Amino acid sequence: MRYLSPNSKLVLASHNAGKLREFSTLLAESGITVLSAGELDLPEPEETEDSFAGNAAIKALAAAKASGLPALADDSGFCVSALDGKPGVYSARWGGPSKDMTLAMERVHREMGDNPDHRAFFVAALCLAWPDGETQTVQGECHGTVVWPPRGTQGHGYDPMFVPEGETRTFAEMPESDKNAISHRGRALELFLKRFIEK
Ligand SMILES: O=c1nc[nH]c2c1ncn2[C@H]1C[C@H](O)[C@@H](COP(=O)(O)OP(=O)(O)OP(=O)(O)O)O1
Ligand SMILES: [Mg+2]
Repeated sequence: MRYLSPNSKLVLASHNAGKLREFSTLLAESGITVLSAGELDLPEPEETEDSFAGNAAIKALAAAKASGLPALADDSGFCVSALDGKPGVYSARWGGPSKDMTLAMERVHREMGDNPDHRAFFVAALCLAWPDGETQTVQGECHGTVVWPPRGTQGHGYDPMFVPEGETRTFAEMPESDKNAISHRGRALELFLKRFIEK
């Protein structure tokens, strides 16, 4: 286990604007200087693994090796019980080549049909990779239910069709701070800060 110093630079190996927004809020108080893969012009590697942790490692390692800095990647997805966990690691790909999330949500809705099981959860695997190839991973989940039609304009991805447990609002109807307090990404990042940052 290697620790990240709180005054070090960290590359966020993601090209997803919604994720990057949430990370910058969640890391704001840590003292860590965050650079994004986009601003460093890092390429987007192909996500060829069949697990969230595997794909997070591909993205984090590619960014760490290309930049010479520690890199943090997030591989996440939406797992619907009635669809045996799909779209899962294919969540982004269900939006087609243009990552159209309206299309992706419609496909989830269509494939669920009239199945009365509306349970679903989000998963985020966060991998911290070092330029020498070492990796360490944490994972967070957030469970809840699928709703249709989609509601709300905040957030990103599948947020408008997901109500977390104990809530009546979808993720897209909440201010970002409320989502971050209970989300898969918020939970994973809490573990990340607790376990991987030098005290
Ligand atoms: O909090 C979330 N709220 C709603 N939807 C979410 C969330 N978190 C992940 N998701 C969805 C978006 C995307 O369709 C897929 C992640 O795919 P994933 O490959 O990890 O990310 P991505 O391709 O959008 O960006 P990148 O790989 O550059 O980080 O799951
Ligand atoms: Mg991706």
